[in-house]
Amino acid sequence: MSRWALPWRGGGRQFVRTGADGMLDVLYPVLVLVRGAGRLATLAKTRWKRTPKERRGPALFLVVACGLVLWLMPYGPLIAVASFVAAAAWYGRERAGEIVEEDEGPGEDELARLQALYEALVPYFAMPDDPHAEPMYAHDGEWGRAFEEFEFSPEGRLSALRLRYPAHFRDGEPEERLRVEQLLAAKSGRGREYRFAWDEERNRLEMTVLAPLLTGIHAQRFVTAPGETVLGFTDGGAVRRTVPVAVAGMDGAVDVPPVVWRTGARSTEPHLLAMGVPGSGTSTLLRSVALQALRRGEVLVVDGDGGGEFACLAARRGVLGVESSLAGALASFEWVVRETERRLLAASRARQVGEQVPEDARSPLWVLVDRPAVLTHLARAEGQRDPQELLQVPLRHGRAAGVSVVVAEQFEGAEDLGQAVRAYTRARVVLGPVTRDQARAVLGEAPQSGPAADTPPGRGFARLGTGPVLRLQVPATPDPYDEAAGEAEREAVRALLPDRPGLDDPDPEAPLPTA
Ligand SMILES: Nc1ncnc2c1ncn2[C@@H]1O[C@H](COP(=O)(O)OP(=O)(O)OP(=O)(O)O)[C@@H](O)[C@H]1O
Repeated sequence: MSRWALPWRGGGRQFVRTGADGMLDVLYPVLVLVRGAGRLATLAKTRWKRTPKERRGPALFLVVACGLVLWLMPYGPLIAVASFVAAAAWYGRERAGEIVEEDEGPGEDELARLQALYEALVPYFAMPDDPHAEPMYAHDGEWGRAFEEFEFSPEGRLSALRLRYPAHFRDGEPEERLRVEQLLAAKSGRGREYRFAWDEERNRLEMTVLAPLLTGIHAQRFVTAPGETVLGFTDGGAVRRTVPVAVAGMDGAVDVPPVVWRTGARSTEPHLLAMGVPGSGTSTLLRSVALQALRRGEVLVVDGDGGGEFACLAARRGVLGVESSLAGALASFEWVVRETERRLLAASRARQVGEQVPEDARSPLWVLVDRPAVLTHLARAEGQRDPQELLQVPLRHGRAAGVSVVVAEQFEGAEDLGQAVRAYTRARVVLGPVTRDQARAVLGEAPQSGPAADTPPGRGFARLGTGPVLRLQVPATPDPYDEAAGEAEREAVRALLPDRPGLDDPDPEAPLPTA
């Protein structure tokens, strides 16, 4: 029996399955339409929920008016039905899961978050004795009156928001803006970086959560043209270019958007000033610039801090000196002044006789100065000449002579920065957890994003001339003698260091390497 029963039962199941499949095939268009109609209904419900109460009346009136016009039009009802079927078919199609998720609307928890955020904004945007019957921001108001668009991350945190604000809000005043931005950032979740875009013409504020910048990029040979230096890496849409780089923990080269600083005769910002808080990575930035500069030019380092962070560069090919004493800094800068003048003279003579400027008068010369304020302070105490005075010549005339000056200083030494340094360093970098005011003081414009929490070393902003303020992550370029730094990063720096003539020369007795 059982031997017969099984084939019969199997055959029956097969028959039922085939029948059901056939039915499903026939009913498939209907199912799609039903599913689509359901999704359209959800969409309409969500839109309705999001529409502020005061706009619901006009919206309803518009819908009814359109319906009436369609009804009165020749073939109007037919067109309406056809459009509805087409829309239902489109929304009900397969793979529309994402659309459904997107349109499902906010859940209870998300609605509560939006309402809490709205209420927190009321003291900032509400006007006492507002004459409107239903003010945009009021203690008994709903978030739908002010929030136009929003997005939540899969973890349920707000990741984008566009809100309206009343015309009386003083959006032209940075302090007022900052208060609102700080509140939004705090309420939307700390530990993330936000970008705020104020549309003063339309009274709209857009907040977006920024993806963290890559921190795993270490020193390496970046793909750049002569005269280009990679200061670090920024957000995708902020610059038009990408460069392939090796990133720790990722296979193969990754294309990332760089902040490229151009120096040379045609550069409008031939000198750079980097400011930061202690430990923010300004010395690391100088080391990164030095390693790139040594590919095509010569470098002179003056380390006012005297911490020995540039010792790895001493006696390397292309390094003219690494000075950390006041006497050494003065002697070096005096040489730089003479060298700048020599180059200018050589270039001018060559041009007068219609010849090309000789190579030794235009090859890039980099003067990297870490913490000049310390040297200035020392010079004042010892009654000596301020070394920063000597920097005036390369800063003023360096562009035509192929001399670039890079200065790194901490905020506490800002007051001691010379006038020429302030005036001629048009490429600016600010690193570390700085306030918007500090960033604006350095960059000339406050960054659109902020306030950053848990700023990693080497993170900050860059601005080249009058260009936009860009977020910046400097590549990890540790001192190879710093045992606290990662071995891989130190090794990457070691690999880029030029040889030490006389010290690293191959042993003449050693056998020649085979091909
Ligand atoms: N871009 C970066 N990526 C990874 N680590 C960094 C980066 N920049 C700096 N660091 C690390 O942070 C620490 C401080 O860096 P650095 O010495 O450059 O800071 P600083 O601003 O010059 O401060 P200070 O003058 O007080 O030393 C070092 O351990 C360094 O390796």
